[in-house]
Amino acid sequence: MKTARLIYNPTSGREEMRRRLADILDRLDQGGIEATTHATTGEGDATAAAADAVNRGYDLIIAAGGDGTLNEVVNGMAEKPNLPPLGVLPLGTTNDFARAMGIPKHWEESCDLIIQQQSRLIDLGKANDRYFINIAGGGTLTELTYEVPSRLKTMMGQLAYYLKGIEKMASLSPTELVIRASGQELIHDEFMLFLIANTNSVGGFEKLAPDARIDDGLFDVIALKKCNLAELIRLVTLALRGEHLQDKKVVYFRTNEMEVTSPGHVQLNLDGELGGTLPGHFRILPQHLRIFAQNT
Ligand SMILES: Nc1ncnc2c1ncn2[C@@H]1O[C@H](COP(=O)(O)OP(=O)(O)OP(=O)(O)O)[C@@H](O)[C@H]1O
Repeated sequence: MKTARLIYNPTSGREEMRRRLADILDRLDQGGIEATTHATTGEGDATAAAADAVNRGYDLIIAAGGDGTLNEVVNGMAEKPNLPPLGVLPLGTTNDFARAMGIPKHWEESCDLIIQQQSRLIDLGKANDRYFINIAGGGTLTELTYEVPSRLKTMMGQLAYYLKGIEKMASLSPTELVIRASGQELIHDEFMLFLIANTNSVGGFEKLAPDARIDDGLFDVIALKKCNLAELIRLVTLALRGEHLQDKKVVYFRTNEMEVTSPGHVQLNLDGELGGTLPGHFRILPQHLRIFAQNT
């Protein structure tokens, strides 16, 4: 029998975990994994629980919830030596990371992926002193992800984000940014947002960073220059098709390290949660964490 620590957010998504917990433990048990559980109680708790689980020497850790819970678990693990592999049960409202990794949303299938023990090493991103697994970003457009209250997400799912997005469009304003990579000033301009992607699935858009690879040691950086509402709608339409990278309003490059500064106050978004403010130093940790997922 292998031992696992299952860290889950009881409020994630539509609270599926509350209903499924016994079935999940049973299925893992039948697959040779004896799991003890930790239900998170609020912000930061999953980070502490994950750090504790590594210290206690579990064979594997399982994060069940949305991208926020996964981000917290990764933050608890990242700096430890001898990391156990991480399984993901994507039970949140948005599960961008799971989608990018081909981890099924259905709990039985995602449990089976962990039971099968097929895993791959993935890059992690570091933003100042915090880690991200999927995406870092900033600018007014990215702010809607953490303005959606948890209860609204539980009730309405993904629709809550779209409603907030529409409300937000009216008040979009650009942000002055200086972006440096490899010590050189790359660009100084006004931007609607910047995204530093580790995977190709961001904010529900599956083609936002179409060429991003989770294990190539590189970020795919996408920044959208100042534009009006009509241009924004045109770009969103292009982004849905994955045809936005060549547009003159879009800056796109790859790097393993970069710095973003601004004369203004700019909040950072890490995997959809608040992650401090600019200035930001971003660095990739190549193939740092082993995840249960099929090799693609
Ligand atoms: N018991 C709890 N009550 C309220 N909030 C919690 C609790 N446990 C954890 N949280 C917080 O909920 C945040 C969001 O959770 P999570 O990402 O798992 O799912 P979600 O709300 O469905 O949304 P999303 O998948 O869009 O991020 C976490 O970052 C965490 O800080």
